[in-house]
This record gives sequence, structure tokens and C-alpha cells, in this order.
Amino acid sequence: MGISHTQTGTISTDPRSDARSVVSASLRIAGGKATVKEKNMAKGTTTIDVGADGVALITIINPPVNSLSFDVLYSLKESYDQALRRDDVKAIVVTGAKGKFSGGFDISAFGGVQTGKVDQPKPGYISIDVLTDTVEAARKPSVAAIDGLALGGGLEVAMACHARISTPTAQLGLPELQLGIIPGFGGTQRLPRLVGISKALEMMLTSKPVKGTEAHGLGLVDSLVSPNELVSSARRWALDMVEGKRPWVASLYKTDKLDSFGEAREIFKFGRAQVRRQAPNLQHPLVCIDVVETGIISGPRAGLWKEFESFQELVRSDTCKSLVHIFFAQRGTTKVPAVTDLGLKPRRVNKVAVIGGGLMGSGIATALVLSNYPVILKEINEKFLQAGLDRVKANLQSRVKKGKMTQEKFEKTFSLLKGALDYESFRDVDMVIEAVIENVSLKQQIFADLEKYCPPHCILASNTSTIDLNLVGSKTRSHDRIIGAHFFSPAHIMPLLEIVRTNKTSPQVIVDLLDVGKKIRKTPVVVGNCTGFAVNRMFFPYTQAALLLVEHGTDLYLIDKAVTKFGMPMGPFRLVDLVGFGVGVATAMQFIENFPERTYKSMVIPLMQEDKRAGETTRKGFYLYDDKRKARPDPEVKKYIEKARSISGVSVDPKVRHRWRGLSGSLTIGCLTIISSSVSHFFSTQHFQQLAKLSEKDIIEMIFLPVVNEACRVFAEGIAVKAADLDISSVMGMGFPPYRGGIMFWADSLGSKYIYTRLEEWSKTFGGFFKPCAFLAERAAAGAPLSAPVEQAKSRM
Ligand SMILES: C[C@H](O)CC(=O)SCCNC(=O)CCNC(=O)[C@H](O)C(C)(C)COP(=O)(O)OP(=O)(O)OC[C@H]1O[C@@H](n2cnc3c(N)ncnc32)[C@H](O)[C@@H]1OP(=O)(O)O
Repeated sequence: MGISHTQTGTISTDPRSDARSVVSASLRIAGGKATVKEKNMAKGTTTIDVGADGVALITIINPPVNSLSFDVLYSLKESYDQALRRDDVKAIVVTGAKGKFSGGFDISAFGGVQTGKVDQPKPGYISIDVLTDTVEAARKPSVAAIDGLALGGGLEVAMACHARISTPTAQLGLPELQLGIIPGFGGTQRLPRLVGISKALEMMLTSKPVKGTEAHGLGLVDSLVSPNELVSSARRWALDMVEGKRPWVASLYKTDKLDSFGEAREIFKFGRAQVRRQAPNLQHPLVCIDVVETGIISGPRAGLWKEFESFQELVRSDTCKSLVHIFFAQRGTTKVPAVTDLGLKPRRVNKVAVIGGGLMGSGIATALVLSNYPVILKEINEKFLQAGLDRVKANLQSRVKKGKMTQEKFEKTFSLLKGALDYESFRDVDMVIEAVIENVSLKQQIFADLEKYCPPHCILASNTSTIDLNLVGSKTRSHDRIIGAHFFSPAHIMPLLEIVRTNKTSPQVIVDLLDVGKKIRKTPVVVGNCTGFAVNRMFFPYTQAALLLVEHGTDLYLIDKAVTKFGMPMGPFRLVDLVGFGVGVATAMQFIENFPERTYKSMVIPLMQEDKRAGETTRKGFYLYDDKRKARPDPEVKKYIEKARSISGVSVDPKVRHRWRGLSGSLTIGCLTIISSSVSHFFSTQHFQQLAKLSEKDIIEMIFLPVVNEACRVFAEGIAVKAADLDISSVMGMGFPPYRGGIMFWADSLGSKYIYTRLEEWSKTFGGFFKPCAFLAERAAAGAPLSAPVEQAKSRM
């Protein structure tokens, strides 16, 4: 259709303050054409294609998601200038190449903006000069033809057009807040005018996109068509506008969807209250509301300027840096050196078996059937099997109740699940996930059976959270296909999947499981084999530090409060209650056996267990629980703490200098034997008093710096390939606040020297638990960040 002109070689304006910018290098012309080198440097472009019908089709091209780099944005402006200049162009259609409109502003450019390494255009250039004064104010109408996705800046470009045609499945949204910023190309002003203030705030504050069909209902999209008809319909629509057959709407000045001032004020008030309650540590959602409000009160142009200023400030904030780090770290977990770069293609997994229908097994089976995998659920008897099947059913039904699944879809999904009491039906499965209790000999027997019944290509995965996989597979000769698939409870909801490889697991099997992980919508992190892997190893010192503090005098509820305020979903004691003391103690035993030198052996939990307290399930743990599972502090807990103190020799007498003797002998509680501590050291009254009066900052550091210390060990041992994988593991497995960037990213914000000094100081008082590891000591001595790659780590992979 028509003549095609790519824009790489045509510059009409240079909006940048410094024309010799990094960006301009990619657009500069050498003898009328960009050199090959310069072309290769360009990060995306637009093309313009003028048809015989007089419609200029401008296509955004920047794979994989047509993000809006500065190159693309400048090229968009140039394409527009050309289309507006040319007499043979009557109207304009903007679209994205290969079925994707645009994934928004190029997030990889944020770093350059933050450090000032990329020259930015003059203030307000994109949102005002380009989108408002060129696109929206043009004397030729524009229609956005949206397929795939129009997110962030992508949707903002589309909203500056005079109409939007979309496919029913396209995703439209302004997810900027999940990156710690607000929309910066006019979205805060145009979205409320297209869909109303309430809906616009909801879309921005939750960062959730809407599908084309919903967008149509909301008025964000003017017409829905199939992908095949998208561009032709948009062309017709644009020409209809030229001929006055369809309205030509500038979204920025629309007022019909706006509420009255009084109503708007109420909506803003409600929004702010909700933000303060749900995200008390975050500023940018409040800024977003302020910016929308400015536009409503002072007019959209004032709103655009306020948006620009706020965006510039937020993009440089620590929150934005942390969230952008998390964005890329999450996508980086599937890039595993010497595994995903070998050119291996994932094999097709047609059928999966899950062994064990308990909480974990049924959750895993739910996650699998939800992604259309046929699943066999195996149990040891009819009763357990039925209970397992019922759990999966209940998981799915809860989705129906919440309106997330139709009854018809429920029936189809549930029919993918079959029960089994033996291994006969395992003869054609491609993957088995064992999810039985943490019992080594039971697991060994199961894996030996699996080797007999499953086909030789079948992936043999274990959901163990702590047990060494070499031990699990020791009675087989299938070590190359044994792998850990460690889900987090509830498995159908929690987003993380720890993929544990031994030094014998084949790369093909890892690639296969990564693919299954992606299909069941998990974020997989590949880790090496050791007790507790990455997440539980980091979790362990978290609870331990909390117990140590409590035994030394800090109020347990104060600890939970401080930790929640820091941004964790719950404090360590509330978490132990939720997980249950049984699981907590079983896990602790693994650590005591494997890392005795850095285990703090508290008796608080075993003493409580002795009194039939086991956490939330018994309605009594560190908290008391009512019928609605609401937790309230229990003054009785004090007595267990005091008893534990007397056992461990920790005294609270302020006048005397006490010796912390440690335990001698062993104490048997139920089936649990806590081996006596060999560690003995001193602590002073002064320290007790300090601990009783710790500031929130101290509490946070005494809880999380041991976690950092363990994360450093995990990294140094090669259990995690990249520090960023530990960031994702901490955010998705532990609930570490993403806006702090994950455990290693946060640690680097404090500095290795500072962390080392703090831990060293506490270790002198409290012993081995706080002792900084060699890796931390080395990084501190070198003044190096903890997240810098480990060059010669003894990789266990
Ligand atoms: C001024 C403006 O208001 C500011 C903005 O526009 S900020 C940007 C707003 N946009 C967003 O937040 C969207 C972010 N992207 C996403 O949510 C998802 O990537 C997506 C829904 C677009 C695609 O998801 P999916 O198909 O699962 O692919 P996903 O693996 O996430 O991304 C594919 C690749 O595109 C990259 N990518 C996605 N969106 C990008 C963006 N906006 N900028 C740069 N790269 C992006 C990813 O990093 C990934 O790269 P990789 O293959 O090298 O790892």
C-alpha cells in the first residue's frame, strides 16, 4: 500500500537541550543516510506508510514489546510532522508492529534518566509538545489501532489520538505505579476524562490493565474488531472523522465523564485513605492522586505540568530504582548461565503426576490444572485421596465464588484431575512432583518406585523444602532427571517456584521445568542444592533473630509491629503461628543439624508446644485467634519466654552481670529433642537494657542483617547464580517489600561496611549467630557492593 518511508533518516526537530546526546547519535545523518553502525545503535523507530486512501499508517517498531525509547518517541514526532505536512495525507492511524501496540516507555532507559547519562528532551516535550500540541491538536485526525497491549506510555499515546479501535483481548492499562512512578505522558489527565475519576484511580493505583472488551464498556475504546480487521477498520474510522461522520474527540478536554467538584473531592479523600492504609510506606500513589486532582481543579494543562514535575522527581526516587530493579530481576531469573544459553528447547509436558494430596500437593495440582495440565493425584488410601481431590475442588470453587472462574470452566478444569492409589497410571507421565511429608526414607522409597514405573524421560521432581536432593534420589540411578520443584504455600497462589538442581541434574530437565513454571504463571528461580535452598536459608535467621531478641528482653509484639511497618506482610511471630509450630520446629531441626555454629537455640517454641500451643490451627500461638482468625496479643506468652530465659541462662536482673551459659544436656519435648548448645558466651545487663529499649531501626537491622548474612553465604556458595535472584526469592518467597528492591539490593543501600560492622559488634555480645561470613568480610574490606558477581565462587551447580 502506497509508498513507504522509514523515518530513521529524517530529522525535522531536535528537542534535546544538547544535540550531541546519546540518542541523537543514533539518528544523525551521514551523507543523507544513517550509517550502519548508527542504525544499529538506534533503539526502535517508527515507520510511516501513506496509502492511496490518504491515511498515513504510523507503526511503532521496537521489539519485543514496542517500548517507547527516546528514539521511538523522536521518530514518532518526525512521522507526525511528515504526515501533517504532506498534502496526500488526510488522516493518521497509529499502531504497533507484530500485534503489539506498545508496552510503554522504555524501562531500560530509566537508569540513564536517573544517572543523567541520557539527555532528556526539554521539559514537557513528550506530553505537551508531542502528544498534546502535535498529535491531539492536529488538524488531521488520528486513530489508535490497538492489538496485544497498550500499557503505560503506549496507552498514553493512544489516548492522545482522537479515537481508539481495539481487539477484544488487547490489554490496556497504566501500570506505572508498580514501577514507583506515575504516568508521565498525560495519562493522569486523559484517563479520568475518558473513564471517570473513580475507575481511572482504580486502574492507576492497582496497575491492573483491562481487556479490550472492558475498555470498550468503559469508553476508553470506541470500537472492538478482530485483529485481521484492525488496521482497515481504523483507517475507515479515521476517514469517517475527516468526513464528519464520526466525532473527533480530544480526550484532554472531555468533561462528560467527570464528577462534580464535591463528588471528586470525596473520591480523592477515599482514595488517599485507602492508599495510606494499604501502602503506608509509599509516597507515589498519593502523588498520583494529587496530580489527578490538580487537573480537575486547575484544568488539564496545569495537570500536565504537575504530572511532568512529579514524574521527574519520582523517577529518581529510591522506590522507583528498587521497583525497576525488581522488574528486570524478575525477568532475569529465567536466564541461567550454562543452561538457558545452550539452545535447548523445552520438551512438551503433556501429563503430570502429583504424589501427596495434602496442602502442598493439592495446591500444586490446582496450579497445574488451572494451566490446563492433565494431572494424576496419588495418595495412599481412599480417604486421603478423596480429601486431596476435595481440596483441589475447594481451591477451584473459591475462584468461582470470587467471580474469577465460570461454573463451566470449573467443571472443565476439575475434569483434568484424576485420582490414583498406585503407580499404574504413571506409565505415560512426563513429570512427577512428589509432595509428601519431609521424611527422607519415605521420599527415597517413592523415588525408587518412580524409577520403576515412569518412562525414562520423565522428570522426577520433589517439593521438599529442606532435604538434600542427592539424599532423596540416593536409591535411584536417575540423578540426571531429579530436580527440586519447591512451591510455597498456598501453591496455587504464591508466585515463586524454587527450582533446585543438583550437580547431576541435566540442563534439559531444568529448561523443561522452567517452561512448566512459566506456563503455570510462577516466577521460577533456579538454585543449587543445599539444606533449605535459598528461601528457607534466608528465612531461618529471620525467625531466629526474633527469638534471640525476645529472650534478651525485646517485646515480641513490638518486633512484629516494627517488621510490619518496615513492609513485611506480617512479623516473624505472626508468621510462625501461621506456618504452625510443628513445621517450624521440623525445619529448625534441619538447620540445627547442618549449621550448628550459627543457630540460636531458643526453647520458647518447644515450651509452648508442650502446652498444646501450635499456632493458628490451635487458635493459640504467640497470639490468640478468634473465629475469624483475627490475632490478638496474649499476655500468657510472657511466662514461656521467662521459662526459656531461665533455661538458656539469660537473665533480666538489671543489677547483675550475667553469664549466658547455654544449655547443658538435652531436653525432650514430645518427639522432639533439642540438642544442647555448645555455645556459651556473655551478655551484660547493659545489653539487656539496650535490647529492651531498641529503636525500630535497631530491631529491623538485628532481624534483617542476619538474613543478609545468610543471603551472602548462599550467594558465595553459588547456591544462587545472581544476587538479583536472591532479591526475587526474598520478595516472592518471604514477602520482603519489593519497593526496597529485595534483600541484597536493600543491603547495598546500607553498604557492606556498615552491615559488617553492625554484625561484628553484635557477634561479640551474642555469639556465632551474628558472626559476619567471610564473603561479607571480604566485600566490606574492599568496600564492594554485596550484589557484585561472585567471580570464583565454588559453584555447587
Ligand atoms: C511515561 C510513561 O508513563 C512511563 C511508562 O510507560 S513506564 C512503562 C509502563 N509499562 C509497563 O509497566 C509494562 C511493563 N511490561 C510488562 O508488564 C510486561 O513485560 C508485558 C505485559 C509488556 C509483557 O509481558 P510478557 O509477555 O510476559 O513478557 P516479559 O518477559 O515481561 O517482557 C518481554 C521483554 O520485554 C521487556 N519489556 C517489557 N516491557 C518493557 C518496557 N516497557 N520497556 C523495556 N522493556 C520492556 C522485558 O524486560 C522483557 O525483556 P527480556 O526478554 O530481555 O527479558
